[in-house]
Amino acid sequence: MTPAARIAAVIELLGQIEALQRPADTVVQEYTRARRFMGSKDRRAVMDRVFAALRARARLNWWVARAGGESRDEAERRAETAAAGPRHLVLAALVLIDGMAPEDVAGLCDGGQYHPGSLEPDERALVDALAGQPLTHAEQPLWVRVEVPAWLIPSFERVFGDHLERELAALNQEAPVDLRVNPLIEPSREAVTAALAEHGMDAAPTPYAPNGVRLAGRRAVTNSAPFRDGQVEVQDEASQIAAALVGAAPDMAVCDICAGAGGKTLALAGDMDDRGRLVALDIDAERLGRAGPRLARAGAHTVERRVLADERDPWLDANAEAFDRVLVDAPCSGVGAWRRQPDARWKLTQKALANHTDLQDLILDQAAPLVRPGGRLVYATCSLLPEENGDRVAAFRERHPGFVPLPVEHVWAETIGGACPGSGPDLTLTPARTGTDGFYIAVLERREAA
Ligand SMILES: C[S@@+](CC[C@H](N)C(=O)[O-])C[C@H]1O[C@@H](n2cnc3c(N)ncnc32)[C@H](O)[C@@H]1O
Repeated sequence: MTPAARIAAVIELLGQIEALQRPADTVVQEYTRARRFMGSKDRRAVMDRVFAALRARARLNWWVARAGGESRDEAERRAETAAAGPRHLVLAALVLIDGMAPEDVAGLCDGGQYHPGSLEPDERALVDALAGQPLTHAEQPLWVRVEVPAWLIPSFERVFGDHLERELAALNQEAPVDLRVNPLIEPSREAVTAALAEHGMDAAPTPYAPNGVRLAGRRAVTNSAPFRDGQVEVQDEASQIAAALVGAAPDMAVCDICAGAGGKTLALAGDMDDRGRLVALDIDAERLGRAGPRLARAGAHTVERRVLADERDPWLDANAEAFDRVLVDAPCSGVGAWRRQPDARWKLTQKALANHTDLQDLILDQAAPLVRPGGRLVYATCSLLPEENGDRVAAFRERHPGFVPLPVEHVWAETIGGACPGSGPDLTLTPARTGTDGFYIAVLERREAA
């Protein structure tokens, strides 16, 4: 593909992502798969440009509105509604992100076959007006500069305080690929690192998670022998830490109540050496079904999988106080994963957040009776919003005073060992603090029978 044809593809894709309201990576994958003429370099170049524009969406929109002569307030309103349209967005990105001169942008947009159409007079005026401007500008309101919806700023201020800009900048960077070495197949992280190197993948141990390795660059791990043989799973270090803090051990009874496709169940099975009782629950049969082949590949043969009918499923009563550990990896807004899905930030609504918090309360109430006295309930989300994290734990404790949060540094010392990147009743992992996805974990001990 010529550089201009790649730009035309980026414009088409940004239009589809906006119109389809589906995750950007899925839209890009389907688009490139349907166009066999796109080589791997074309795919990578187009993907990089699409994601760069999505990461700068509010600022690009603000500039397009400003260059069109709109007032500061109008520019601010436009920045949130993405009124610019994909072509304007890409023209602005070529100037503000790539630093291209207006003549070069006009040269790319020459109306040739498969190229973007020639610049209209208003488009030429836009690129002329933006030339030499910085992407981030002091007159942009905070939420535009940090690329999050304005209504979320108070929540982020609560959790990040003075570090808000630094934290949100890190949450808008590209994420690395982390793998979890599966001790059920190959207990040595070094041996797996060597096997990955044989397949052209450079990996180094993750700073915190005991079984984690981080790849240098992005690679299609799932096509490699170490993945096919079950030696590794793709899992961000934050998720690995959350699973490790459960403290699952051989011969315990452990329940993963929101098991989904089994990401954390696999880690728990590894910590339990596939011995004891490990139950993976979910209300979504299709998702839990996807855990089956993954568990088989990982050599985790003893996991019981069970689809819950609803929060009153009789299985829950029948298993009251049956578990040493219950993990609630709750459904949430996914704010902590915004590095990987930059478009998701503009799709979250206040109503969706309220639905998440209601469901989180419900699942915690469903999970609490399963914990035996002296056992632990571990609450985790891949969110950074206090409404889904500390607020949920505080509300839970009012309803269930028999559950007491354990100091996270003690739990860390007991499970992972080494220096804990936090202290107190809960742990918040962030891209800026720990170089991981955003994650929240609280470990509560049940002191008495309900
Ligand atoms: C964050 S995802 C779990 C991810 C999974 N633990 C992993 O590590 O891959 C949350 C899951 O909770 C499930 N869920 C939603 N409501 C539930 C409920 N009432 N009881 C159990 N699971 C529920 C969803 O279907 C979803 O799979």
